[in-house]
Amino acid sequence: MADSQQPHPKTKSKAKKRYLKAKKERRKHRKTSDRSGALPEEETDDNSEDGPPEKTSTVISPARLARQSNLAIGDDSQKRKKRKLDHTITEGPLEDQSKQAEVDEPEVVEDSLPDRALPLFPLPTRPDAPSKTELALQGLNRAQIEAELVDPNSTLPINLDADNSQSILGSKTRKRLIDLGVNDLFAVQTAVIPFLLRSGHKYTSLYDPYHPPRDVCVSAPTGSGKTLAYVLPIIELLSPRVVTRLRALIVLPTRDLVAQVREVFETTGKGRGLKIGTATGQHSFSHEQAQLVTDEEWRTGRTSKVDVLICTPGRLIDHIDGTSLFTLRDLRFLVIDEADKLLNQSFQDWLAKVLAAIQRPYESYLPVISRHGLRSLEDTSAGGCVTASLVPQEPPNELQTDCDEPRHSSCQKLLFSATLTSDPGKIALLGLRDPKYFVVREVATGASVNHHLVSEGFSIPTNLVEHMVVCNPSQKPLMLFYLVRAQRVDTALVFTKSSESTARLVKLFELFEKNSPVTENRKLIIRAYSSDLPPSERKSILEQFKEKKIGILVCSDLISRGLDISHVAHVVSYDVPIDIRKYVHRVGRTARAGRHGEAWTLVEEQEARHFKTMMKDAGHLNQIKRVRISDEELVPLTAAYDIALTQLKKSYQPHW
Ligand SMILES: Nc1ncnc2c1ncn2[C@@H]1O[C@H](COP(=O)(O)OP(=O)(O)OP(=O)(O)O)[C@@H](O)[C@H]1O
Repeated sequence: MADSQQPHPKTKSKAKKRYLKAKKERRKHRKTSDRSGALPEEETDDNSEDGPPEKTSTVISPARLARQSNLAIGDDSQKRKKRKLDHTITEGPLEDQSKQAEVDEPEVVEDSLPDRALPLFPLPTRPDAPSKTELALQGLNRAQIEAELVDPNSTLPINLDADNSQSILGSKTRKRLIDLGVNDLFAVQTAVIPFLLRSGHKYTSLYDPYHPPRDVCVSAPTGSGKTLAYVLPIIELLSPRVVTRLRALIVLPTRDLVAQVREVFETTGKGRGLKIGTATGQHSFSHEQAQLVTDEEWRTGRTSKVDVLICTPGRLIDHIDGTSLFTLRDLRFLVIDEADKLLNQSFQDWLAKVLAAIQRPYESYLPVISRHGLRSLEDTSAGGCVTASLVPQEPPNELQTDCDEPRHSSCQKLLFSATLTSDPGKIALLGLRDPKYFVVREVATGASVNHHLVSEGFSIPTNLVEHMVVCNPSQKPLMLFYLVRAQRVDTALVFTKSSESTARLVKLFELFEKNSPVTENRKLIIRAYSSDLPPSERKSILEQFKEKKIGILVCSDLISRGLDISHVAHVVSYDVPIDIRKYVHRVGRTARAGRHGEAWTLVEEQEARHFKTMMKDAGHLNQIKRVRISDEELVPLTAAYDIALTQLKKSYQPHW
C-alpha cells in the first residue's frame, strides 16, 4: 500500500510534463529565431531533469553578449572589444575559460558570423632560455667579442735581405734577432708587432694627442713569446728618439720577472742607445731615484735618465709619490704583463694612481713658454726627425683652431697574459681606448673565440704532456721520489702550497737521497726557493738552477708566472693548484717556445673530484693522462723512505 502511494520513478508528474513541454517549445523557438537573426531569450541553467529549474547562476555566452551589446559588427575594433568582454565575463582559470567558451559558443554562432569571428592569437610561448655562453657574452664589450683569433702555428720568417719598406722590423732589429738565433716570429708576434708598427702609420708617432693609438689586449699561451711581442715594437719606435724621456713603462708582478724582462730588453736592444731602468725595491730608494731622474732639467731639458722603466707596482707608486721629478706624462707605452694578476692587486690603488699620472694637464699639451718668452716644440715622429726648436710665442688666440680639438694622452696600453681576464669590470678599470684583442689559440671547429673568452678555457702549449697521479696523502712524498727515480723527473720545478711545505719536502728528499742506495753515478741536487729567503739568496738559487747546478727546485707559486728557463723538462704540482689559472701558469714553466715538456699533478684521493671538475670546466680533462703506480713499484723505495721519514720527525721534535 505504502509502495503504491510512492510515485513511480519512471512516471512524470504533471508539473514536470508541463516544464518539459515548455522547454521543448523554448528550444524550438530559439532555433527559429537564430535562423532569422532574432535574439533569443535569456538562457538559464535549466538542464535539471529533476524538476522545475531553480535560477542559480546565469551564464551568458560571450558571443551572445557581444551581439547584445552590438559590438560584433565586423570591424576590428569591435572584435577587439568583444574579445575584451569575453575575458571580463568569464572568470576562473584560463583552462576553464576556454572550456567554457567551447560550451557557450555554439557552432551556429561561428557559422552565422564567419567574418566577425575574432582572429585567434597564438598562445604565448616561453622562449628558450639563453645559453650560458650567450648570457656571459652579454657582459662582454664589443672589442672582446670581435677579438682576432691567431693560429698558434703561424710564423713569419725574418728576412735579412728584405729592404726596410717591405719588412715590419728595421734592418738593425732583424740582424740582432738573427744573431740571437731568432729566425721566425712566433704567432703572437706575427699579429701584435705589425699592429703596433704599421710603418708610416699615424700610430707610430711618439706623440699624437689628436689621433692617439688604440690599446691592445693579448691572450696567448705560456712560453709563446709574448715578451718579444712588446719589446721589439718598443725598441723600434723609441730608438730614433733624441731626447731621453720616460716613454715606456713595463709593470710586472715580481722582481724576478723584472730582471728577466730587463735582460730581454738589453740583449735585443743592444747598440740601439736606449736607456733601461728598473725599480723593484731591491736597492735603496735614493739609489733608484738617482738612477731614474736628473735635476739638471735647466741644462739638458729633461728630467728622466731612462727611456724604458721596468718595475713592480709597489715601487712604481713609491716613485710617483716620492720622487718629485719622476713623471709619466711622456709615456708612449704602458705595458701590463701578467695583466690578470696585476689587475687583481689593489696594492696602494696602484692602477688608478698610474692612470692619473699618465694624463697630462691641459697646459702641457700647449707649446711650453720658456723663461725667455719663447716656446719649444718637439717633433717626435717615428722617422727619427726629432727637433727641439725655439719659436717666438704667439699671443693667445680667441679663434677656434685645430689646437682646440680635444687632446688625449698618446700612451698606448698593452695588456698581456696567458690567462687574460674577460671580466668586464676589471677591464673597465683600465679605461682602454678602442682596444684591439688578440687571442692566440686553436679553436675547435664550430667553437667561437667568444666561447673561449667567456669560458676562460685557457690554452696550454701543444707540446706539453700532462699526467695526474691519484694517491693516498701519506704516500705523496714517496710518489714524488718514484717519479724522480723511475720517470727521470730530474730537471724539474716542484710546486707546493706554501713555504713550510717547501722546506719540509726538501728536507725529506735530502734524507731520502742520503739513505737510498746510489744506483747511478749522479747526485741529485734539490733546493728550496721561497719568500722566506733573502732576495740575494733567491737570485743566486735561480742562477744556479738556470746553470743546471740545481736539478730540482721546490717552490711555491711565487715563480709560477712568467719565469723562462728553457731546460725545465718537468713540472710537478706536489700540491694541487687551487684554480685553473695557477695550473696553466705552473705547467707553462715547461714546454716553452715549442719545446717538449711534461707536467705531473699529485692528487690526494679526497681532492680528485675537485681537480677533475676544475679540468672538466676548463675543457681540459681529456688531455690529462691518469698514471697508476702500484705498491710493487714503490717497494724498492720504501725502506729508504721510512728511514727518512723517521729522521725528519726526529728533527722536528724539540730537543730538551
Ligand atoms: N720568435 C722566437 N723564436 C725563438 N724563440 C723565441 C721567439 N720568441 C720568443 N722566444 C723564446 O721563447 C721563450 C718564451 O718566451 P716568453 O718568455 O716571452 O713567453 P711568454 O709568452 O711571455 O710566457 P709566459 O706567459 O709564461 O710569461 C723565451 O725563451 C724566448 O726567448
